[in-house]
Amino acid sequence: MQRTLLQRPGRSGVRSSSSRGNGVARVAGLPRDVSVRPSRTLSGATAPRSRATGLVVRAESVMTASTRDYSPKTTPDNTAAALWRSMGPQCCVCFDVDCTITMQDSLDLLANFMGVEEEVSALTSKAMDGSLSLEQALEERLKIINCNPSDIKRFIQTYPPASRMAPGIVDLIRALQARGVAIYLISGGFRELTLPIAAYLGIPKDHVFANRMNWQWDDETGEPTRLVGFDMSEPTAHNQGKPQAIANIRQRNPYNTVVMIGDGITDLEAVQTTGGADLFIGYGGVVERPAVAAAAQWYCYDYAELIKALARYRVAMIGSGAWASAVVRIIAQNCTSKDDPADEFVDEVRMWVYEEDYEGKKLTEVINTTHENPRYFPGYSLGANVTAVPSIEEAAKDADLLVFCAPHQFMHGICKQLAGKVKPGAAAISLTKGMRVRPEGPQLISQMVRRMLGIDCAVLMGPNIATDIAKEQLSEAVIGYEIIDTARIFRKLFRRPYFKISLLPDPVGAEMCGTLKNIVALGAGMVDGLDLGPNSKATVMRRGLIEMRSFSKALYPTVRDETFLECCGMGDLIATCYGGRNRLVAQAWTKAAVEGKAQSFESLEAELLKGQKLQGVLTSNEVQEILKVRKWEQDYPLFTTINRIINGQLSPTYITDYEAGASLVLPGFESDEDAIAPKRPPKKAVAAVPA
Ligand SMILES: NC(=O)c1ccc[n+]([C@@H]2O[C@H](COP(=O)([O-])OP(=O)(O)OC[C@H]3O[C@@H](n4cnc5c(N)ncnc54)[C@H](O)[C@@H]3O)[C@@H](O)[C@H]2O)c1
Ligand SMILES: O=P(O)(O)OC[C@H](O)CO
Repeated sequence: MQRTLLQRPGRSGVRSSSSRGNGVARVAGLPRDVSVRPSRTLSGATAPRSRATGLVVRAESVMTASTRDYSPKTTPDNTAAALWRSMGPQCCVCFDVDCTITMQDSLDLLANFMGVEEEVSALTSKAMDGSLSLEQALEERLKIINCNPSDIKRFIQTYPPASRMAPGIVDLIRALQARGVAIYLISGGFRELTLPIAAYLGIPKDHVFANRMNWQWDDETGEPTRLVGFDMSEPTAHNQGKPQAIANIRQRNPYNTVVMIGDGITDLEAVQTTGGADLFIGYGGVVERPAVAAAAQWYCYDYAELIKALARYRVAMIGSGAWASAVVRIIAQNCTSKDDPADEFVDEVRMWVYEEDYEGKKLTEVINTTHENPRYFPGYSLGANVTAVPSIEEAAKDADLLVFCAPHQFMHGICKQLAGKVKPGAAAISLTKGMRVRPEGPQLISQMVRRMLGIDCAVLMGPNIATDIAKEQLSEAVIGYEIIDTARIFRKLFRRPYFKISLLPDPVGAEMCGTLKNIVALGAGMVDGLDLGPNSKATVMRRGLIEMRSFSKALYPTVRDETFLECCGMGDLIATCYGGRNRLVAQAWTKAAVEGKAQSFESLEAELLKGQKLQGVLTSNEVQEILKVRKWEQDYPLFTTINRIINGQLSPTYITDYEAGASLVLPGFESDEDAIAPKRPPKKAVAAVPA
């Protein structure tokens, strides 16, 4: 459908600095106290000039606190505030394009550029206050403007979007987009003028609703030459166009919440129509229209107010060991305003610290005074915005994002303490590597958190030796997720230029990798303890990876093969088998054993790790329980041999002959001494694990 401009009126010629009245509430970019405040009457007032551009700003009704006969709702009611606070994925905000730019209407500015702003602005006002139909106003205004494509090009060059953004709009849109909110522009004007603004604001073309100019095309050159009308099929070409545009948006996208931000009556209609917006926020930063300001559910003059009212995530770290401290340092950096420009996170990060004495003082006090954790992570500042808290309930209270990073043997106790005490709707992530074995079957830590706390729980797994990350060495990790929105927000919390985070829709596979590699690392430590070289270690690692995959898939058939080639699989296996604590302690344990000076893992853990905890020995015993119950021991000869070695049933030398180690009939080994220098009993058949 097309509307033709029947007549081409002559241009009015001279640009004028006067207006036919109406008055202006506020010129964006000017401080409020220097807003131009002509008389409230709609006639006879002098239109002000914008200081920034020197252009005439179209006059509207003029409101000052003393002349208003209504009170704009500058503080939203609870419902509106809660709705806005919770904006996130599955929500969208539709801006009237006039509220994104300092000059109220691009068409008016174009008219000014063409020297016909007086006539055009009068028609715009009539359209905005509802006294002229939108179609008529558009048609009339286009007739008067009478531009051609090169006029539009020159206009955009003269007034690039960057030069006329409403104050704070870029920050607001960035803050919303950072929270996953979709942004739309709805304009009663034209795409030709709106698209450059959308591009500047990072809004995709298909999120722009505006009218289209129709052009006469030159048969010779194929170029558009002159404006002949506009496309009437766009919803915005008609009255009630904005609610219609919102209905279209809703039809195409299952948004839970749609918010309209505008300054005109036609914007207000968006919330007054069934199927329209859920909330209308009036914006008076450029123009204040009494009817709009009086009816808006929330009226604001400054986009900073809207940014401030968006929810910010409060983060709590549950754990305070080496990895917990390295990670809280990253989180603390990402929560400060320098690295959190969209202000998504509360600056303060609370860290639950299992309280103990450190050099005669409470560890929490030492951390809060020095901002370091000298017990588990000496030499690195955690960040002044980290608060160490000895009460776990206090640390987790009000947290929106809970990061669990405690040795796995403590996680059940931790969850018990927190059950029923975390904020409903909070999300969690587990960095703990390990599993729990119960009579009814194994339970991953993320499953425990989900079940006991009733919140979503992703996992972060990878080759992440705490001290290397503290030194900001290139590292990577995956976030295994069930709900992608949870993963996305946690990615923002963890990623640093040197710490690359990818998302993996296989949380169980990732967590199984992180858990089982600790067993293989013990085998790698044994290889080192026997002074064997990389060939032997590679053999143990390769076999380890096969058993990790096979065991994970046997327990959880949905686990993906590819996960074992990710950084949480092969990557973590390599890092741990070369640089981890499990490897280190197993190496020392093996050396002591072969030298006939056997030491327990507990004593070596205390001596070498100084309070840090080994996960591999416990995990090996937990996994072995499952292998025994399910009669899978012979299917996992490396896991079984490692477990027999650490329990003193076999000499560490069996690590190089793990098939034999698994097939041995154990009753021949009655003491640790026998185990260290075993007589080799006959082999039993070993069931092969498919490679
Ligand atoms: N350290 C690393 O390089 C690293 C890297 C990646 C993953 N991880 C995993 O992160 C998890 C946590 O390891 P970490 O390195 O942060 O800890 P850690 O081994 O360095 O420190 C042990 C922690 O346990 C706490 N603790 C001691 N007794 C406790 C009790 N009874 N209840 C609760 N807590 C107690 C201590 O206060 C200390 O914070 C483990 O599952 C580990 O496998 C560690
Ligand atoms: O030091 P480890 O052996 O506990 O391993 C640390 C990390 O899990 C390596 O990614």
